[in-house]
Amino acid sequence: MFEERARKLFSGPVNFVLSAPKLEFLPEPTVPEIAFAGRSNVGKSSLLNALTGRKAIARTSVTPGRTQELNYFDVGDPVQFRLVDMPGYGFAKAPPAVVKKWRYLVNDYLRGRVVLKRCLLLIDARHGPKPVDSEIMEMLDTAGVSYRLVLTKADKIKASELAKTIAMTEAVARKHASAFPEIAVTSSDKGMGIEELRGFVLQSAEGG
Ligand SMILES: Nc1nc2c(ncn2[C@@H]2O[C@H](COP(=O)(O)OP(=O)(O)OP(=O)(O)O)[C@@H](O)[C@H]2O)c(=O)[nH]1
Ligand SMILES: [Mg+2]
Repeated sequence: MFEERARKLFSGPVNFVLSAPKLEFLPEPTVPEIAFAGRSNVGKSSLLNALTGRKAIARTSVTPGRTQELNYFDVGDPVQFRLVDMPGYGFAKAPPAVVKKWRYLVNDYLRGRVVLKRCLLLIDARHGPKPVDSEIMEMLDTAGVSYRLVLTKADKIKASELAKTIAMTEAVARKHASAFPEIAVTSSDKGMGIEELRGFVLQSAEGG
């Protein structure tokens, strides 16, 4: 039920709203928000593009750490919900000042945003959850924001390796209070898992 409505919504109007480097620039909290978090280069912006069926609504890049703001996208006309592309974390060359800025921005956003319904936490299927992912999982648990782990770039590994990473990632999810036990597996390049995730995003926006 959600998948079909989601497909229609995502293929309709999707508009970039703004880039917020600070919380005071966030749009009025008028509609539900679904945020995309994860390490730099994990494929957040690419997943946003795949979900909306557009090539470049969110800027992607081969350089990790390109997205340093909260980027807002409106879905639907009238707007049904907003997607938020969060700045990535954990890239090797990040200066301490950038890490500090990330922590403040993300922590304040997660704790204070009443319209934030759910977070998708992206994890590279080739690597599985890493220690740097624990910090944000703990931030989400503490903030009481429910989240789902999403494996990305599933096209890049063999099915046998993927099965191992799925099992490992599910084990991590079970240890976290606010994480969904069931994880999602996607490839933005091949369109894998996209349909299902669209439905999940809509369901999350509607409080399900
Ligand atoms: N093969 C493959 N490559 C992907 C996939 N998703 C993303 N990529 C590539 O991974 C790189 C990073 O993708 P982005 O979407 O920019 O990653 P990001 O998480 O938004 O990165 P930051 O904004 O720096 O945090 C790009 O070169 C993408 O083309 C996928 O599903 N399959
Ligand atoms: Mg990005």
